[in-house]
Parts: sequence; C-alpha cells; structure tokens
Amino acid sequence: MLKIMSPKLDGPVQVQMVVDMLSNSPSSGNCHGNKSTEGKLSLPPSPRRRIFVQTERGHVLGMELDRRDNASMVKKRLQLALDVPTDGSSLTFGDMILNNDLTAVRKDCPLLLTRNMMHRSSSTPCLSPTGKADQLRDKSGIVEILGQSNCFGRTSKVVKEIVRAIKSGVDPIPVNSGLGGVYYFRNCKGESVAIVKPTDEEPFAPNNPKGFSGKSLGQPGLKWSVRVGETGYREVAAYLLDYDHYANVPPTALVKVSHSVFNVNDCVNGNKLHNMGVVSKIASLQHFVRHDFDASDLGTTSFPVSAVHRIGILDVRIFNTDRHAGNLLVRKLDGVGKFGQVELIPIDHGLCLPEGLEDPYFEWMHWPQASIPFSEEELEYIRNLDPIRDCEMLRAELPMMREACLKMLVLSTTFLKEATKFGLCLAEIGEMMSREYSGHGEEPSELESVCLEARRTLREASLPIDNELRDQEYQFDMDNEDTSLCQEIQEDLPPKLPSLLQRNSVNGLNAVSKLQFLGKEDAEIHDERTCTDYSGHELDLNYFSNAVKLSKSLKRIDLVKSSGQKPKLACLAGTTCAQRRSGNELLPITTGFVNSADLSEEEWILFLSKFQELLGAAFANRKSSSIALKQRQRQGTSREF
Ligand SMILES: Nc1ncnc2c1ncn2[C@@H]1O[C@H](COP(=O)(O)OP(=O)(O)OP(=O)(O)O)[C@@H](O)[C@H]1O
Repeated sequence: MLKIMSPKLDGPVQVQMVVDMLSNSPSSGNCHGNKSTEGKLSLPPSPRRRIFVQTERGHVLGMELDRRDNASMVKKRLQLALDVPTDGSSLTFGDMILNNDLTAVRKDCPLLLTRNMMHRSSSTPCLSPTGKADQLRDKSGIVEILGQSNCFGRTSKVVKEIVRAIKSGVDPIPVNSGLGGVYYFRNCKGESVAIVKPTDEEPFAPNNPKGFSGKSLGQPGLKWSVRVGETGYREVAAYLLDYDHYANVPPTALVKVSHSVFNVNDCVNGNKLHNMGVVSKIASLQHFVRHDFDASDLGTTSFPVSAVHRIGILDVRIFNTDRHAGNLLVRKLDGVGKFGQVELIPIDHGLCLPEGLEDPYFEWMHWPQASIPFSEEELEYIRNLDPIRDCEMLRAELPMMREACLKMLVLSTTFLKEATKFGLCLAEIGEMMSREYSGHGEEPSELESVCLEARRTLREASLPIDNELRDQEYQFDMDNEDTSLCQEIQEDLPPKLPSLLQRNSVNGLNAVSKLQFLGKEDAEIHDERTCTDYSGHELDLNYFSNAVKLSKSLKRIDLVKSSGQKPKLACLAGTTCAQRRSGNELLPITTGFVNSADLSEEEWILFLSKFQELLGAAFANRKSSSIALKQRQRQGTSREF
C-alpha cells in the first residue's frame, strides 16, 4: 500500500508528484541516434513505485505506491502528510486528469494535485510544515535522476561527483544572472560541474529568489504558452531531441535534489525564508560547460557556419522562443591550427515547445551564416528527421509533456522539412516563422498565416466538426483572480520585466493568440469595431485586418478556394469571452490550429495535410519576395556609384 516516506512540507495547494518505480524494470532508455522507442511504451505497470510529491511551495516528499493504490488513496495520504484538505483537488499528469485509476502513471511521471477553480482563492490558507510531516523522513538520495534513459549515463557520473562534493562540504553556489533560480553544483575540487534550475524557482514560480514570484505551478508563466514549473521538462526535451549531439546541447536530466542552498519564500508576502534547512526540489540539471563568452560579447563572424546551421535547425524544430545571444555560450578552441576558432554551446531551452503558436526568437536570423545554403550533410539530417517518432520518444521519456507541445514539434519539424525541400535557407525559414512589428503592433508570421488558411479551408470543407464543441474552444482556464494577479505582478515588476512581458504577452494573451482564440480568419470582421478579450480588454482589430491582408495575399497566389462562408465569431456576436470560462484548466486555450483541445485527431491530420499542401505556394511567395528584395538592393547599390 501507500507509504509516506518523506516530507518537510508546507502547503500543498498544488502538488506535483514524480513517480519513480522501485522495481528493476527494463531500461526505457534510448538515446541520441537510436530513435526506436519499441518496447518502451508497452512496459507492464510496475507493482511498486516510488513517487516524489512536490508542493507549490517547492518541497518534495517521497512515497511508495503499489498496484492497488488509486488517486483517492494518494490524496488521503497527502492530506495526512500535509495536514491540508484535498477536497476539490484533482490529480493530473500532463494533460490527463486521474479520476481514480493510476495505471496510466508510469515511472517518473510528474503528477499535479491541482485545486479546482471553485476552491481556488487568494484566501486559501498558507500552511507551514506540520509535526506529522517532520516525523516522516525522505529516504531518497541527495540528487536522483528521474528517468532511466540511457541518455543519462554521463549525467549519472556527474551526479555522483556532486553527491561526493556535497558530503564533503562543497556546497552549490547561487547564480546571480537570469530571472530564475539557478545554482552551480560543484565537484570535490570546487569546480562547477552542473547547472541546476529548480522548477519552483522559475520566473513567477512560488519560490523564485529574484522577486518574480506569485503564481502556482501550472499557471501561465513568462510566456502564456509555457506554464510555470514546466520549463525543466523542456530543457530535457531539447537535449533528448538533439540526436547525435548535433547542435551541442549539454546533457540535461530532470532530478530530485535536496539541499539547504535552495530558496523558499514566505507564501504570504513572498519574502525569503531563512534557515529552512535542507529542502527538496524537482529541477533540471545540465552539465556545466566551460566557456569564454556568450554570443552577445563577441562579433559573430568567427562563428562556424555549420554550428549556426545546426543550432538553427534545432531551434526551428523545437520552436524556440528564447534563442537570444546570452543563450549561446562560446568557447575558444585550443590546439594547433585552431587559432581564432570557436565552438557554440546552446543553453536555456526552457521556453521551447510552447503550447501554441508563439513568436519565436532566433538571434541567428540576421547573421550572415544563416543566409548560406544548407550543406548536403545538413539536408540529409533534416530529411531523416521524423517528428512522429520524436513524439513517441518524448512520450516515453517525458510522459508529462503535453500533447499541445508535441503538436508544435510536429508542425515546426514539418515546416522545416518542407522549407528545405523547397530550397529555403535558415534565415528565410526563421523569417517566415517570425512575426513582424508594424505601427499596428505585431502581425502574424507567414507560418501562422498558412495555419490560418489551412484551418479556414478545413472549416469550409464541412468536416464533421460539432459546432457546439467548436464554440467551446473559446473557453478559458484562467480565472479572474489569475488575470488580476498577472496585472498586479506586471505593475510591481522592476523595469526590465514589464518590457519583456509587453513583448511576450498583452494582458496574458498575445495578439496572435487572441486571433487564434477568436477564430477571426474572415475578412468580414472589418465591419465590427470592438471586441473584448476574456479579461475585458479591447482587442486591436487592426491586428486582425493585418492577418486578413496576409491571408488575402495568399489567396492572390491562388492558394485558397474560398466558399465565402463566414466562420463563427462568438465574441463579435456580443458575448464577451470573459463569460466563457472553463473552471478546470489553467492556460487560455488558444483555439489555434495546433492545440490539442482544439482539433480532434482526425481534424489534426487533415489540418496537417492541408498545411503541407499550402506550404508550397507560401514558399514560392517568400522566394520571389527575397529575389525582388535582392534586386532592389542591387539597384540601390548601383545607383550609389
Ligand atoms: N550549461 C551551462 N554551462 C555553463 N554555464 C551555464 C550553463 N547554463 C547556464 N549557464 C550560466 O548560467 C546563467 C543563467 O542560466 P540561464 O540563462 O539558463 O538561466 P535563466 O534564469 O533561465 O536565464 P534567463 O532569465 O536569461 O532566461 C547563464 O547566463 C550562463 O552564464
């Protein structure tokens, strides 16, 4: 039966549990270059599993689970250990709500005990560790890797070094830079060997040490499409997807780690609590890579073309929204004949694989290397990419990854493969994925426009889509208090953060997600003057008309056979989206084309095929504008002489 093993806990309004089987099941590990997932998905459920439970305050408790345990038993145990009511809470794992049966829960699956909306309130008491909890000690080690993949072999060695160092008194050191809690973990010689980022210390997370706290795990974070507490999985996903270490992502694993260095905030006013003793966290652990600079410190001309291409290929596949120059470490190469040569190391992949279409950020987009055509070897690598197999691998290795993120992986990998088939270079691909900023704000990217068209034609084809269901796509997970909290946070933030937020989101939803959410693909929206979003804010219809213009430009090149049928515009019909909230979820459902809540499997497949069909014309359009631009530039230059 269930046996609580650990905790020093204080307030499980949300609890994240990471399940770790005790039995010696066959290794699920398949690593870079070995993409077969055969065998991994059909493992029988283990009779005994050890689970780690993480509260929203960041503490972790371990417990043992056996075959007979179910969700309500887990909740009862949590209630006992944490001394809090668990009524009105749901156990979730990734996208799945576990009503009772836990057989779907495999090892290392993080479960989340989430308060249902009607039980969520700012007046929810904030609890301190109880006597009961203190009696229960965690028997797990100082650092434990969650997952049995072969990919983590090298990381196991680093973990052993770290544990030895901690036992001999060499403590981790907090990193000052960045917005989240980051720690250098060291070996016995005092050298940094790993970077550890606790999931509850991310920006906005409850224990963020840099003053950016205030949200619970699972709520929208710095970007609306990446939930608080979920960047660590993405760091690991980027490493796992970097087959053959092609782009040089440092080995990364998810760990449960215990130390007194970690930050814990007071849940009432958010101030740091001192002398908390050893606390346990779920964190990403990445190998520390010695380097000389980051890409913002140096001119980019010395960067090898192939390194830029490889990182670019990864960024496009994973739809990276945060590839700024600081996230590319640069190491000078030693040795004869290597003078002036450097190696690039991509880090910080916590904001990749968003849950919906976002504005990516690719620092390399305007570097000259990105305009050089791909080599035959690079094209071969891209041809061999298989997004469906990638998804299977991620489902096996990181079962907590949400389906919406996997769909983004499929969409962007498909885009990359088709674009390179058409002969586009990296810069052109990056440009097609990026939004433009005009006097009217941001405009949808060419990729988004193609998605809008695919989606529209899908609707017009009178697919067996239940219109009632379609209406529900406008439902929201974010409740009023979350929205106001978001606004409060924005008001209180130091100057650096609001500008980041403004770029990334407008009142919690960015403009394109608004577009997706309203489903406004039709030109008729010009007739309407105003519409409010879920938080009652007026939407910028100029934005939508820009989308329409782009959409029309695609029509001009005969992409779309419009039937003239009007899409349903629920918000324009007089209902504010604020009235359409669901009580269960936490992220706005971006009704877009790539959200699992939006399209059924059948629709998704049809959408993808339509998407691929439309891409050819979009690429041709892009090629001809690139050629026209070059001609104009040449004429401009010749006139100067
Ligand atoms: N694998 C690594 N090897 C060496 N140093 C690293 C590594 N990963 C991160 N760092 C260092 O730690 C710093 C903070 O890391 P990182 O940028 O990943 O944290 P963050 O809180 O997510 O930052 P940001 O707020 O800029 O997104 C980096 O600027 C870099 O100097």
